[in-house]
Amino acid sequence: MLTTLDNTMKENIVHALEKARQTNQSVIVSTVREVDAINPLHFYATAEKLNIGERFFWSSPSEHFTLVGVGNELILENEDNDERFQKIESQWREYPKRLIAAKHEIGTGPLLFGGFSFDPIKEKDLLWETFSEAKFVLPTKMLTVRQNKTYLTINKLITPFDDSGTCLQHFESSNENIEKYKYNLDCEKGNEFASIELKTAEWVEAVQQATDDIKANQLDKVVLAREVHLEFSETINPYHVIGRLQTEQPTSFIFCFENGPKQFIGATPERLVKKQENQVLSTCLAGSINRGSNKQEDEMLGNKLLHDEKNLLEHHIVVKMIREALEYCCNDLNVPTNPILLKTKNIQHLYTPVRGLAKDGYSLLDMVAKLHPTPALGGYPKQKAVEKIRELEPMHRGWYAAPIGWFDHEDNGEFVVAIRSGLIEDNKAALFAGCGIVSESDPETEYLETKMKLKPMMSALGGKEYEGC
Ligand SMILES: C=C(O[C@H]1C=CC=C(C(=O)O)[C@@H]1O)C(=O)O
Ligand SMILES: [Mg+2]
Repeated sequence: MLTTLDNTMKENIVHALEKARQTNQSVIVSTVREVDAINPLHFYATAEKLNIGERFFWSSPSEHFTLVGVGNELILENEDNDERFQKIESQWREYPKRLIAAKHEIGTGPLLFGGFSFDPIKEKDLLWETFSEAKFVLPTKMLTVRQNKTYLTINKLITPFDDSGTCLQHFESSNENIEKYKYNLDCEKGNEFASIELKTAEWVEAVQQATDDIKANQLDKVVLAREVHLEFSETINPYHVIGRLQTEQPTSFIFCFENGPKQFIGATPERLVKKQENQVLSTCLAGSINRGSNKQEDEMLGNKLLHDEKNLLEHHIVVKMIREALEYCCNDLNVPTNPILLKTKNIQHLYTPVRGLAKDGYSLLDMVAKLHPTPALGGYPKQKAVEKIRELEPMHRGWYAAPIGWFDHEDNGEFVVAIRSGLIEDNKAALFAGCGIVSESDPETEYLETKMKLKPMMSALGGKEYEGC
């Protein structure tokens, strides 16, 4: 039975077990192998049948990087208000880690994937009841596609009480034939939705109130979101949703986090912060306009956005805050003076990339804690804006607009903000979209902006674009 693991691997695993026993401390062991190419979504879909636990999906647009995790080898979670970021990190650091691989490719080996809620103070509602304020998982199996190479990581938390036979057996599957994960994925068929629930009037009123409060100098900016509840005639297939997002939103980060029977799915264009060794990249994304129906109209709209005072204000508030937050943890900060355009299928945004070098002692999660929520999701000043959202918003955000992403044992990783997203269960979906409100905001225009922001998920759910939401 235990013949396919090579000797070095076996020795390493047995060694880790001895160490766990000697120190009375569990050790995380990861084996990584390059495997034949496979569509990561096939791996995600087929893994459901393995019955080894929940899954996650992540793909980032810039470097053709995809992660698919299956099973919860370790779950780190907490319900803390102030220390939730630091607690996840310190718990992760407690575990000694042993990587068994020819070479460490970033995005392989021991890493955590997960996310945070937007506002841990706001009492949970029914929809988000099962989502912790912070939850991260070390997957049992993980597929990584990076620069056209495919890797399979197998993780195990080896405790002092494990026996070597079981441990070795666990890693046997690293030799499995990846072909078995092929899946018949037909993303063409769309779902028809049967009913829809909106709280439009309440939201428009909240926007009006917010602009009045901003004019009265209570704060500079606040982001207000609304939710749309959809009920479909059939169970929603999350693989189809992810598949369509991949096709339709190639410039966005696609994520899916499975939590019991619910899947939190989205295609966000907004990176919060990425760290690779000491290089840090954050992006300011705020200010929006629709796409044109032809190239000429599209360029005209893009130009309009680049010169629109209200949108530039929305954007500059974000740049200012991100600069302040990162100055604290980075050296050599580079912040371009003017934004450029970032275009997704349905929207054009103002975009400013911010680069820097992490100061010693500052981790990726320190930066996430410092940045969240940026004024693209919260407002300015931060604390005042979060309180205003609590007071005015007719919904509970849960994990919407909050950081979601991954980080590894060497503090490389990336977090995005979970916008253009929805929570799916059986035949139901709750979708979320928000807008940056400043003194010049007009409630009706902001409402139309949320409609535009709902389109990517609407289209991925239905296979076609819907009006009316
Ligand atoms: C809060 C959302 O978008 C933010 C990100 C980009 C542009 C935004 C805006 O122009 O209002 C929002 O700040 C959302 O999509 O739900
Ligand atoms: Mg806006």
